[in-house]
Amino acid sequence: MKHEHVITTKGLTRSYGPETGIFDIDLAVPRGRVLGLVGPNGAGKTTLLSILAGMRAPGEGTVSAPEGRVLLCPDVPDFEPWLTAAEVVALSAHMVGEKAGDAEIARALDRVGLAEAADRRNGRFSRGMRQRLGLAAALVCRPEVLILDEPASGLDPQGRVDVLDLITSLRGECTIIVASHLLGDVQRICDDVAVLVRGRLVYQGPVADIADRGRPNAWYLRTHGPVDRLVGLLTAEPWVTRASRVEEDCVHLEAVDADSGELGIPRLLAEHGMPLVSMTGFQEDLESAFLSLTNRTDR
Ligand SMILES: Nc1ncnc2c1ncn2[C@@H]1O[C@H](COP(=O)(O)OP(=O)(O)OP(=O)(O)O)[C@@H](O)[C@H]1O
Repeated sequence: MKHEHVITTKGLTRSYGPETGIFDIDLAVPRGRVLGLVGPNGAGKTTLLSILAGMRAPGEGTVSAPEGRVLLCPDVPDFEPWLTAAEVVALSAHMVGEKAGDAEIARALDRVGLAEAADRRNGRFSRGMRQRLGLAAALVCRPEVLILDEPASGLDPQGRVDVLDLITSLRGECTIIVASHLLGDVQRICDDVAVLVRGRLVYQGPVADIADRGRPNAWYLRTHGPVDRLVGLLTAEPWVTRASRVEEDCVHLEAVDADSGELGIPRLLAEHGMPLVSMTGFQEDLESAFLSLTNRTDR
């Protein structure tokens, strides 16, 4: 499916040293979707995001982004401690020239679950509350693109789930870019993913596609049937590259690709009346796909 792009960069480079910074980034951010930006520490995520938000100047290359409509929310926003939650949100709207009355402010705080804390000073808020207050302060500005840098960092599991659910609820309202090194989170809430490794963009596309690259083409099969016979049958198949018995009731098998194995294994077993007890593959998640991309670049 073709998407309209709200932000594009061409040859974007900001170098702090020979291998430090970001280099030759051609990024296209689809409008109205949630893009995850992932990469190891020091990969250049913050550098890239702050350039997209207009907070840091690009070195070389071009950035096309809606002027004044891209907002960056840091991982733990820092507000003057004596301001109440409602005052933080009002000030935020004021700073970008948005008119926000009491009703808008209350709505923004309600969205992030802070309605009850509207009149409390934020200095005593927990980390999770401050992160949610940062989101309310961003939402009231009605950004076209909302950039969240590690929005769930340092939160306990329930806090993380709450923030991720909140981000999911914003889908369709604005375009969202989420920087994270927690791939499970990205897999859960993002439509697309961009992977940065040592300042270079090594992948961008739908999350489903990157996970697909990590689909296994090797499995452990467990069956109730005679294992040696199964190894013989598998070895005779043109799509099987290797099959061997590894335990009493277990076969290790490699196929030319994921599809061949996923379709071929159940079919072969069914043809020969052998029950399939389990089929466990490798590389079943985004983490594995990401690691394989990272390793490929290292090589
Ligand atoms: N102003 C600067 N001057 C010099 N080097 C910098 C500057 N800003 C960032 N760097 C370096 O550029 C590289 C990329 O940093 P950046 O903070 O963008 O990475 P990151 O992917 O956000 O990392 P992390 O996940 O650890 O936050 C790092 O090696 C960092 O030390």
